[in-house]
Amino acid sequence: MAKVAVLDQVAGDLPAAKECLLQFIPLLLLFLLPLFFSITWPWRGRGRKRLPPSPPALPLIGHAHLVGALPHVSLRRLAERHGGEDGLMMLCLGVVPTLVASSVSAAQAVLRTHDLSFASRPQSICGEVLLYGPSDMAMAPYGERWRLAKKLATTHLLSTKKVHSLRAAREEEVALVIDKIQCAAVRRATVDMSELLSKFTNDIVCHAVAGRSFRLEGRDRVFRKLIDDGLVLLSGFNLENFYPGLARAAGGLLTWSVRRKAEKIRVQWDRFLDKLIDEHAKEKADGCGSDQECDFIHVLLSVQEEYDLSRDNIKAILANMFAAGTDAAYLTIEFAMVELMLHQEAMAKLQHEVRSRVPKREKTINECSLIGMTYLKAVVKETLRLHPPSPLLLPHLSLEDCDVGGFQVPVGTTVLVNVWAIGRDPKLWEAAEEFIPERFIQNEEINKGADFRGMDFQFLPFGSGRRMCPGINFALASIEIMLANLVYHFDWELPKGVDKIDMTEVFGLTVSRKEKLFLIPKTDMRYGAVYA
Ligand code: HEM
Repeated sequence: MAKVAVLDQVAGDLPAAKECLLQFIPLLLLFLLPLFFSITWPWRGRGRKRLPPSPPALPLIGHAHLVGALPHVSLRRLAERHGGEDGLMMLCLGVVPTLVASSVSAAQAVLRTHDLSFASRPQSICGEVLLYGPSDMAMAPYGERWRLAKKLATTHLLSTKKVHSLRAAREEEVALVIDKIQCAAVRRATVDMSELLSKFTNDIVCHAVAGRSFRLEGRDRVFRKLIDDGLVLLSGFNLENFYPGLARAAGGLLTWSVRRKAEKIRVQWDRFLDKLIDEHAKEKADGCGSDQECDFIHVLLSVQEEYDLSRDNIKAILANMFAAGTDAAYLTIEFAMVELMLHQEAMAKLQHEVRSRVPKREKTINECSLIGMTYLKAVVKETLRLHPPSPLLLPHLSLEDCDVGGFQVPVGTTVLVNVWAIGRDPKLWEAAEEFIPERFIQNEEINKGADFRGMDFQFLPFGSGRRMCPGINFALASIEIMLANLVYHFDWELPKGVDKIDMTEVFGLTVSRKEKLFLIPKTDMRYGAVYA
């Protein structure tokens, strides 16, 4: 299987090329073995300086064969068996030295104590092609360009003030979703919640970025596919990530298929983003309002000189916003609904909180009503503890040799922080595998002791430190308003004949459930009757 998957990457869709490569594999191995030892030799030499503990490795492959289809799960298992007591473990994935941090102290060492040393990102061909250099925020190496992009995002695009100014757009999109569900409820139809929620978060992002939803132009499907295809290429565990030097050798011959796919997507992105930027540049000539009233493209054009942004820089930042803004938020709402369906007492408690605080027959709950909804916030936190959308964060990269807890971590080491494992560590959390939102509530208030804003290293769904997610407020605003409306207006049932929800996961840049979530909405006449 692994051989076929790697061949697929190398040879793409050409059967003849695959056949040819199969014949050359023994020859290739003969060539690769000395290369492998020469590449990994410096790293092994440094082993004398006490690297973090590792499982036994195979030549050429290192520990890559130990990482399964769900890396966060297999890395937890490996760390339990082979990692140090302090939660540090060193792997060699292909030829790439990889530090895995699976405890509070290890996460703190990497993301706080040595934040600057680990503030970069590993580079990839797909990142280079799809993210213009990369000159974006999420995948760009640490440096001045990244610093400026992050400052721009936190002060202009994703600030609390800006997120607040997008309130009307969020409420408008929520009303559309509730309308759709209401139509299904009248027909007693089953709703594809995965599709509905992913469109919702995508429409919110499009509204924020471009001032409108592409649904209105019928372009939302094409656009969504573009994002999905790009994310598949960018998501981590593949041939190029395990053998980066080799992938670039011989003029990138071995990765030409992946590069070709990335370039095809990039052409479509270019066409799409250039059109949007051109339209906005024209509108700008007519005068757009202040920062707070404008969509992200207008804001980027207005600070273009101040931040020395090329058109490619703007496109890279926009690509980040579209991609990062859609998936994680939608997955959180979906996982929250799944957990609430599996824990009906929690669903009843949430419905009671929302329905008792909002006047009956409200068309949509607005954001002011969410203030003081402690249980709602606890449900969102508990969902993010059990199902962080990026269970290993995004990979970090060490910029220099670094001493972490008495171990030597060499420059150029990829770093994965297993926040999924930390969030389920029974030493840190009582009944760690159970969905118990109450754990975040103390004296009827949301427990400040376990916050997810990067200060509490046992709970890091958004990361911490320099590379932390800048989109927290943006994401929470969409998640909370949508979830509150879903449980206020409707009671929910599983489709007839379905008595359980499949929790099998799929790993990519984010982790999602393999199966879609289908639910049947029922209008509670006391609350949702306004539509009936
Ligand atoms: C529930 C929703 C979300 C979760 C759980 C989440 C989580 C994360 C995580 C774990 C990282 C990587 C942190 C690291 O590597 O240390 C990240 C980075 C990032 N996120 Fe989010 N995110 C969410 C929503 C958003 C939204 C809505 C946006 C923008 C609209 C966004 C934009 C970004 C960007 C630009 C980065 C890269 C930051 C950097 O490398 O400096 N995220 N996010």
